[in-house]
Order: sequence, then C-alpha cells, then structure tokens
Amino acid sequence: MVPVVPRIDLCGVGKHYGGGEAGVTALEDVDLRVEGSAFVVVLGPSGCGKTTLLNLVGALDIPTAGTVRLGGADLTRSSQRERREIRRHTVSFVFQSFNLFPALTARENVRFGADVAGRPRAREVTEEVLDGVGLAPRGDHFPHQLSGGEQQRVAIARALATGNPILLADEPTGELDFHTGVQILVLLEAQTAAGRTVVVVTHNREIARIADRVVELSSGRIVTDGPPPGGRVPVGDLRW
Ligand SMILES: Nc1ncnc2c1ncn2[C@@H]1O[C@H](COP(=O)(O)OP(=O)(O)OP(=O)(O)O)[C@@H](O)[C@H]1O
Repeated sequence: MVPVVPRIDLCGVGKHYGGGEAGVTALEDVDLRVEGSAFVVVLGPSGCGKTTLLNLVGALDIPTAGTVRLGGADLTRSSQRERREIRRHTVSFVFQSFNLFPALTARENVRFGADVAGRPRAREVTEEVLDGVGLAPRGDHFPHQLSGGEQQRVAIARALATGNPILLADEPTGELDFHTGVQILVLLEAQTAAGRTVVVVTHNREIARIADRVVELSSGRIVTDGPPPGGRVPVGDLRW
C-alpha cells in the first residue's frame, strides 16, 4: 500500500493562455476536491480544458486565477523549485503516446521512475513493478520491440516505480485498440486497491462508466461531478 494519498484541492481555478484578442480561457471557476483513493475520470470534448486541468493538478503549471493545493501545499504560492519537489513525491504521469525513452530498455525506463523519485531499493522496486504489469520477461526489450499495449504497461510501471500516490493519465487508451485499451484500464483501476488516486482524462464516455467519480468539463467549466449515471459497471461491460 502507498502512504496516505494527499488531498487534491482546486478552488476557483481559472487558466487563461496568452493575452489580448488571441487569448484563450481554458478553465474558469473550477472547484474540485479529491480525497483518498479513487478512480476519477475527467470527461469532455476536445479543447474543453482536460489537459490543462491535469497539468495544474500535476504541478506542471499554475493557474491564472484561484488556488491549487496538493496535500495542503499551495502550489500557486510555491516557488518552481518547491513545486518540483512536491511533484517528485506526489504525482506521476501516463500519456497517450507512452513517452518512453526509446534508447532505454523497458527495465531501464521503469528504473528511471524509481531513480527520479529517489526510491531506496530502486533495483528491487523496478523488478517488482515490471512483474506487476506482467512484463518481467520483456524487461530487456526496447520500446520499438514492444506492442502499443506493452509500451503503455511500461509507462504505467515507470509511473508506479516512483511510489507516488497520485497517478495522472492523459487519454491512456487513445492509441490502443479496444481489447488492449481495456487491459490498460484494468491495470489503472487496480491501482486504487493499492491506495492510489488515479485521475484519467478522456473524451471517451465509455471509460467514465467504470469510474468512482466522473467530472465532466464543458468549455472550461465543470458541468457535472459525481458517480457515473446509472452506477458503476464492471470493466467487462465496456464497449467502444
Ligand atoms: N499553451 C497554450 N497556449 C494557448 N492556448 C492553449 C495552450 N494549451 C491549451 N490551449 C487552449 O486551451 C484550450 C483547452 O486546451 P486543453 O488542451 O486543455 O483541452 P483538452 O480538453 O485537453 O483537449 P484535447 O482533448 O483535444 O487534448 C484549447 O482551446 C486550447 O487550444
């Protein structure tokens, strides 16, 4: 089990890019609190602000209005260095296009996660996590020798190797076929049983059906926030 999951707290958050007539309001007046382990799906069409929201929760960016707190620490009042430290010990990321280091093997990619977070026993952690995603036999393979689903499993393993309690995933099934996408969702969802908070951003409404909580964005505003309509279904019920 991971240590206690820090609370995610967004209060009156806005994000405006650029200035003048060319400026874009990506988020407006967003209030969001996530406490404890949960599988949260942030849903919405292209351009509604999902990635912007994830970048703020992940301490990669700061809002132009409101406050973002992770575990009580106000990221908007922190220096870049403080934000980097909070990020390093709190959140890890999984992306649509895997973002593995092409010149590193699967094992080395995973080890990078453990090292960057300063984990003790990094070698053992790497092996445990590789095994946990079912890729121990492929540890010496390079990303280009792996299927898309296997590459995404390496990316998840790298995120888990950090030991961080919050896992942020941006369209993690976007480049995968249905069957492989479901395997990835099963793996992500399983992380809540280990005590993590998993936030998945997607435009795929089906994925929201397996969430504990669905946060729906439209034009930069939260329009619904709660359990999936009709209740949560097992992963086996998904179709797309
Ligand atoms: N760095 C930036 N500079 C200017 N505008 C930006 C920037 N990043 C995002 N935007 C704009 O902010 C809005 C929200 O973008 P964002 O990427 O958060 O949406 P999204 O819901 O993740 O979209 P998609 O599903 O297509 O990835 C869009 O209008 C986008 O063009």
